[in-house]
Amino acid sequence: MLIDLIKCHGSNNDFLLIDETDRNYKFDDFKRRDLALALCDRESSLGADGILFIRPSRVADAQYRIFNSDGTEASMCGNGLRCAGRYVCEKLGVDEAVIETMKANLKVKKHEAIFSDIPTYQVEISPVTFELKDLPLKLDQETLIQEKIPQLSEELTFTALAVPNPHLTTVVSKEQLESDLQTELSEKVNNPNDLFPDGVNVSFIRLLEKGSIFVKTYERGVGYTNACGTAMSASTLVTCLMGENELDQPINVYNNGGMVQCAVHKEGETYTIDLIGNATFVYAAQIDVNFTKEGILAEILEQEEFNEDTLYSRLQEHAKKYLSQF
Ligand SMILES: N[C@H](CCC[C@H](N)C(=O)O)C(=O)O
Repeated sequence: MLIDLIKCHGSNNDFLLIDETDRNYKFDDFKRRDLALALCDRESSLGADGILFIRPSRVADAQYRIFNSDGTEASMCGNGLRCAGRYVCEKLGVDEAVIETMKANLKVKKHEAIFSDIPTYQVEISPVTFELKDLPLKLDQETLIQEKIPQLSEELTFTALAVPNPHLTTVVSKEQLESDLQTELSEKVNNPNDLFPDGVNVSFIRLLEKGSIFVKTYERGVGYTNACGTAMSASTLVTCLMGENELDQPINVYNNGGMVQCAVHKEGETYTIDLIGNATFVYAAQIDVNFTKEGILAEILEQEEFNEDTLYSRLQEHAKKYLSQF
């Protein structure tokens, strides 16, 4: 089967984007899962943190589904939505669109470059909730905001929220960030456990200076990634709740893949978060995929480089230089 795809990334959180519209790929969710497992494997195939499937929508300009590299589907992916948003806007010849996601129809729009002339998009991260049942996190309480979870750690305090995928965040010191704490904790809650039956994205946050934070995330269904858009959005909201950052201000969120901006808005009791950052297209390819009993074999038939990564690497250099002072 011939499949056309685009390799893309948001803050070097990389994806394969496959547009199913006007194609008779006839994927079902088993095939989408198997494609993610096979094509995301960096040892044996193209390699990526996940696959973004673009599909027709009756309620928006397009539908977008995200499958992690372990084959599980997530309700939301912020870095991926910027890439999907750019793809749909450019396909429709518009600067803004609405994308149907699992839990909400979200606005995406072209944004002025976040750094030099890097293609930049702004996406809406929503719905946001602190109800533990929405992660789920099995504790005998409604919410967990700046509290300990003794079963996980005696030293860290956590905030749990869903945006709408599940996030467990904690503000840490440089030493704690550089220790094994995050790996031990993340592996515990992303293997069979009594707290997070569906797993959870685990983020360690460092406060840098007013208006700037650093976030490192161990992603459910992937492991460590260079950046996690929903985690950076959730982490920014947590630092606003702590009074460390202001609402309605674009906060610089640094990560191992570069930098994005997040602005938290509150209307009544409802939070939404704007996530602004690169939507970089690396290459377009046509692959020949064979679904065999032994698994999926994929061969790249054609590949066209977009040469946008050289542009993006300037932002990554800037971010590394900025972070070296902390
Ligand atoms: N691993 C996440 C989905 C991808 C989120 C991340 N890549 C982002 O940019 O938000 C989950 O299972 O909830």
